[in-house]
Amino acid sequence: WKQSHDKDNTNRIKNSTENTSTICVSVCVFLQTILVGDSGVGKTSLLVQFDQGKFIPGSFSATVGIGFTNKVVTLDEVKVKLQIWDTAGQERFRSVTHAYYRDAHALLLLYDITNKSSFDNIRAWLTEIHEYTQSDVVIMLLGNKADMSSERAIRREEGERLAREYSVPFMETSAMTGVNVELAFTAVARELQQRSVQQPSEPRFQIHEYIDAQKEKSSCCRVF
Ligand SMILES: Nc1nc2c(ncn2[C@@H]2O[C@H](COP(=O)(O)OP(=O)(O)OP(=O)(O)O)[C@@H](O)[C@H]2O)c(=O)[nH]1
Repeated sequence: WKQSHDKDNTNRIKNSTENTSTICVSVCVFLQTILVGDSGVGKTSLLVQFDQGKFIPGSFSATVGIGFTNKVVTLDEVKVKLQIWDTAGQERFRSVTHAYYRDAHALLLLYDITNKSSFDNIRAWLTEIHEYTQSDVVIMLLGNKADMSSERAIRREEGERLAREYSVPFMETSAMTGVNVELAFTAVARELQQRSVQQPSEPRFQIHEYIDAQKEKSSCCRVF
């Protein structure tokens, strides 16, 4: 959907996903996740890293409209099918992407740690998200391009503070090195999967604690 997508394509994709959502059989949870944030923050790269485990360096070509990737993850022997929508960050596609917010179960909101304006725009993104999504949508804030520490414009503490203010989980990721990419997706998948099976009497899944525990587990090998 980079460059070659147009509005008709978007509609075709939307129709085809209505079919794919029925493919999930046996033990399976179907979740829709959307990637949003300014153009160039790394949404497509993050998705490619999660889906294919690779980073394609080179010139930047902006997403046109919207596209999706399906990925099945297994959490505690439960198959969770994630349908991940990659949206265009450019303003001119906003009305197309808004149409997809309503059906989203989770939303990953990205900024680029080397780009201050992408961070400054997060508040506006959150206002928009709250306007168009369902009230129980899971939101996670991601500071991407964490590998580019020499060009860092936003300290990690600033990202953490903003996330606390909006009560959303936060982590820094790198679509280039892959750090925290899988964790970001699996944490939201786990939160949603737990919600779907949890009895009201059971304690709620704590996504912040889950993320901290996972980071702790791998702290021996990670830089951030
Ligand atoms: N060093 C580094 N570069 C990255 C990272 N993520 C993305 N990039 C680069 O940043 C540029 C933009 O990445 P994209 O993934 O296309 O950004 P996008 O958010 O999908 O942009 P739009 O499609 O316009 O919304 C590309 O040149 C990527 O190679 C990262 O984690 N580290």
